[in-house]
Amino acid sequence: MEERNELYPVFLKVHNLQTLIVGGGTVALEKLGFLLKSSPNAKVSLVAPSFDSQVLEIATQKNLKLIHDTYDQKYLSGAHIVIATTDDTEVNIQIYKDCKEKNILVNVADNPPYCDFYMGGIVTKGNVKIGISTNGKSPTTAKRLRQFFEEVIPDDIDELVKNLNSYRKTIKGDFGEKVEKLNEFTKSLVSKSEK
Ligand SMILES: C[C@@]1(CC(=O)O)c2cc3[nH]c(cc4nc(cc5[nH]c(cc(n2)[C@H]1CCC(=O)O)[C@@](C)(CC(=O)O)[C@@H]5CCC(=O)O)C(CC(=O)O)=C4CCC(=O)O)c(CCC(=O)O)c3CC(=O)O
Ligand SMILES: NC(=O)C1=CN([C@@H]2O[C@H](COP(=O)(O)OP(=O)(O)OC[C@H]3O[C@@H](n4cnc5c(N)ncnc54)[C@H](O)[C@@H]3O)[C@@H](O)[C@H]2O)C=CC1
Repeated sequence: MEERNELYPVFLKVHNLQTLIVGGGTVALEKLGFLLKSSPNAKVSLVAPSFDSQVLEIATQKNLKLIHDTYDQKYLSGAHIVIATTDDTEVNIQIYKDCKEKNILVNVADNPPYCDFYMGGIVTKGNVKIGISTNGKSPTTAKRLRQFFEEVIPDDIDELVKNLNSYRKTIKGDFGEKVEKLNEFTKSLVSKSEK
């Protein structure tokens, strides 16, 4: 049977959730960078005995909470999402187990079997956001697809979204009629004349 990605994408309001990153090195910097690029108001705290200077810079700029200590289970308190990035495999696995016990969603960076979710490639154009996953099979492909969609999705896509949002408010009739009108109005977006 052909393989198929069965992950379910959700768009988390990370500005309302608490994210904890364990570790403060290169991988922490990368994950923190992608998170804040997509979600500049994400609430993030970090725990590590030492932090990369660029992590410190971002943390200061964004007023993130930094805990200068080695990982301890007590630091999971209040976290909804945890990203483990230490260079100690045993510690990362312990974090995974502790999170499982507490029903906290956990991602051990770059270690697919120890991830409840993957970080994906992300394209943002105004209100439009596209998440990309290769099912953990090829992060490089996710990155290239991200670059591809950044090129091909027009920058003014947000105008369409805003216009349709306004138009949507002016349409009269029941739900079915609204859906029909919105579909009629947007059908030229898809080249083949389906629906
Ligand atoms: C499973 C996953 C788990 C997770 O971390 O969430 C994971 C796993 C691994 N990454 C590895 C390496 C690299 N990761 C990247 C880049 C990205 N990786 C991301 C996500 C994910 N990476 C999740 C799957 C996403 C999916 O489903 O497709 C992106 C999309 C988002 C993000 O990081 O937030 C971000 C691009 C963002 C962008 O640019 O848009 C590059 C490319 C580069 O840097 O140029 C390399 C080096 C090249 C290479 O190795 O491919 C390795 C090997 C480590 C080793 O060698 O030991 C593993 C482990 C393994 O595959 O087993
Ligand atoms: N750097 C890379 O591009 C890649 C790294 N990896 C792997 O990812 C892991 C992390 O890599 P890097 O971020 O580059 O390492 P790093 O050495 O830059 O950072 C490790 C961080 O973990 C912290 N740390 C260590 N023990 C800890 C503990 N008990 N509690 C809390 N924090 C602790 C350190 O203080 C440091 O901030 C390594 O296992 C590495 O092999 C995998 C793929 C690529």
